[in-house]
Amino acid sequence: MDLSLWQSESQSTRLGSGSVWLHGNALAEESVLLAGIADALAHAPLRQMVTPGGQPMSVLTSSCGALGWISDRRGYRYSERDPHTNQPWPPMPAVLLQLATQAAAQAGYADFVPDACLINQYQPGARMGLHQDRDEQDFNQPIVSVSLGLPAVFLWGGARRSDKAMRVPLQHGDVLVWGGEDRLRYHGVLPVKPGSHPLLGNVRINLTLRKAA
Ligand SMILES: O=C(O)CCC(=O)C(=O)O
Ligand SMILES: [Fe+2]
Repeated sequence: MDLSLWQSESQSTRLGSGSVWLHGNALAEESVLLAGIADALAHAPLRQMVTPGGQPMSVLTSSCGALGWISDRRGYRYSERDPHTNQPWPPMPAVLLQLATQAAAQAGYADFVPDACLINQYQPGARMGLHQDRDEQDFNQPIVSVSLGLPAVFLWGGARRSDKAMRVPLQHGDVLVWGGEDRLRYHGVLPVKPGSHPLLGNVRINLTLRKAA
């Protein structure tokens, strides 16, 4: 049986004991979602952050919600304010909060209430190296990740950076949820290929929802 066909016809694919790939989960709300994100970005514009080592990240980044993830020479952390505007981050769009809590519940995490949404924008060529998400206080809380726009290959690794990574071809509207035993698995994104998406043009946007505090 053709695996890609099977994947697109099924509604979800289990990636690990605590992780699920929900196919097209964000499609039903795509226009409200994109409008909400555009509104957030109008208040907290995308910017290029640098790693603590001083390397510019290839993605452009912003946040919405009570806490925003930031990176600079001082390190990675969450902040109540956007360092560019010194204002609180814009609120998380209601539709996004609802999508994330429903996706988490579908994956078996019934009580997930995110307080942070990282917005990453990938131009063609932008990528994200293998890393763990470990700036949050409670690793019992899962992560919900929404993919929009251009497709991308998500690398789903293991507990060690050197573990072989599975390649997950994420499409517009797909949602990944990972938690439990999979919460600290290494993951990343291969360089995004050039293309044109009917709603977003030549970019991929990823929304990563977390309970940071
Ligand atoms: O863009 C993605 O799919 C993953 C983003 C990510 O892992 C992160 O921002 O920590
Ligand atoms: Fe991550």
